[in-house]
Order: sequence, then structure tokens, then C-alpha cells
Amino acid sequence: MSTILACSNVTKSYGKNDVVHNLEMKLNENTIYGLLGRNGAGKTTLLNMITGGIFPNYGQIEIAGSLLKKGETPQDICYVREKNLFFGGAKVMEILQLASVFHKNWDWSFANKLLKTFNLNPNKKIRQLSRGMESLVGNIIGLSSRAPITIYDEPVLGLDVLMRERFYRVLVEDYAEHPRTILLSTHLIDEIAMVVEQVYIMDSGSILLQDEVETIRNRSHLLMGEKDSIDRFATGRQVIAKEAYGKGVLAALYGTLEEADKQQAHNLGISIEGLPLQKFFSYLIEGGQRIE
Ligand SMILES: Nc1ncnc2c1ncn2[C@@H]1O[C@H](COP(=O)(O)OP(=O)(O)OP(=O)(O)O)[C@@H](O)[C@H]1O
Repeated sequence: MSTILACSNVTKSYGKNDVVHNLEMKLNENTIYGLLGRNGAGKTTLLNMITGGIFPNYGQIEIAGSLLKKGETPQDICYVREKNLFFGGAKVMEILQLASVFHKNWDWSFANKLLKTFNLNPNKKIRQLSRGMESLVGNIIGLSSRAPITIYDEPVLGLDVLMRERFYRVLVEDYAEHPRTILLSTHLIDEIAMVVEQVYIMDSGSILLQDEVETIRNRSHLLMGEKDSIDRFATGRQVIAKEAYGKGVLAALYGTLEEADKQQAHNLGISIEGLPLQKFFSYLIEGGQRIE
């Protein structure tokens, strides 16, 4: 599969602070990615660089084989921002009409269908919409653009559970018919775990881990046992976090465990459970470890 977006050594500083630091990222064509990180991790800053709003201090960004130049807005990207910049006095339909001009693959019949799916009145003014409804206008633009790269920054902010599920379902169904590259940036990990194929986990401006969701699921384990046993078992393995639990210790471990490993754990009186993605993420961020 070929690369459609590549960030090499990208750094963005404000004053003395590197908000994004030597960041490497490679997105393939026709894949759904999650960009995960807690508040302030640098996700929006990274997305603003990828979409041409701000320019890195160092490094380069390549989109569909061309280096992004300062001041350039990449044509192949549809960026659905966390905070929309829609004019409050404009009607929903006028915002869609404006967006359609910028995206050559725009599909009007799909856009009209989505207005119904999400119960949005196209004649309502933006300022009359709730926070969730405003998110939906952005999401309709992201979906209808059918852009080769669609980036959503916190796309379900303000949406109720029903609308969140509806959005993810439409996204996946449409992706199946019209494959493209989608990047979903969020801190709501468990919600997107069913949708994304690959994740980038970001913290303090750097990527801590990049892998397939399935691989992360298979490799993250929660061990429970006595401290000495856990320490013995952990030797030579990647423990990303450890905490006291009653008289024993809980340890989050990242790596493949073969049958022999599981037997060794059993012999040491250690129990092993899978680790939900959200919990794995919390441990990883707390530990601040980079996983190669
Ligand atoms: N223009 C700016 N000037 C100074 N600092 C900034 C600027 N923009 C962002 N930052 C800082 O950079 C850090 C990363 O912010 P960013 O918005 O990229 O994080 P984020 O991962 O998107 O967080 P959230 O999920 O809360 O939106 C924060 O500490 C923020 O205060």
C-alpha cells in the first residue's frame, strides 16, 4: 500500500516549548487511522500543520508525493476541525455549498441524505445550532467531501450516544464503498477502537506507539500477582506501568505472550488478563514510554 501522507522529523515550537517534537508519521492510502492523545498532547497542532494552517519550525510534510509549502492548503485534504470556523449567520445549506466548492469529489446526493440521517434542518442558521448539531455539520462535510484524506478532530464532541453511533456507522459504511484515508483524532479511545485499523498514540508532542489496533489488543496484558513473582516475570519484558493492588502488584505488559510464557506466569502464581484499549492507553501515557 502506498503512502499518501508522511511527516518527517516535524517540530513546532511556541517560545521555548516544543509542542510537537521530531514527529514521524506515515499514513497509507485507504486506511482508517486513530490519532489518540490526552488534552494538550499536540494533536490539533499536528493536524493544523498537516492541513497547512501553521508551518513547522523543522521537518517536512509530504502529501500525495508533494512537499507541503508554507502558506499552501493541500487540495486532497478535508479537515473537520474541533472548533468550526463557520459564520454564525450562514445557513447550514450555505455552509455545505461553500464546502462543495473546495472538494472535487463532493457528493450532493450523499450530503442531502446525511442531512436527513442526522435530522439537520438545512435552513437553520449556524448560530441556532447546538454544539452537537454544529459537529454534525462538520461531519457531513467530511463525509460528503469524499476527499482522499479526511481528518476529523474530535468529531463526536457534543453528540449524544445515538448520534455518535450513527456517525461511526455511516463513516464505516461509506468507507467500505469509497475507500480513502481517514484520520480520527480523539481522546475517546474505546469508541473508535471498533472503527480504526491503525492507531498513533501521541503524548507531549511525540508518538509513543503506532500499530494496528488488533496487534495492540493482542499484545497488551494485565498481570496480577505477588511483587517478587511479577518482577521475575517482567525481567526482559516491556512493562509499561506497575501499581500496588491489595497485597500484590498489577503490571501492564506489552508484548506477545506464547504458551510457554503463560505457563511460566501460571507457575509463578500470576494471573493474566487482556487490557481494554482505554486502560492500556492510560497506562502508556502515565508511564510516558515509547514503544518501538
Ligand atoms: N498558538 C499557540 N501558542 C502557544 N501555545 C500553544 C499554541 N497552540 C497550542 N499551544 C500549546 O500546545 C500544546 C498542545 O496543544 P494542542 O491543542 O495541539 O493539543 P491537543 O492534543 O489537540 O489537545 P486537545 O485534545 O485538548 O485539543 C498545549 O500545551 C497548548 O497550550
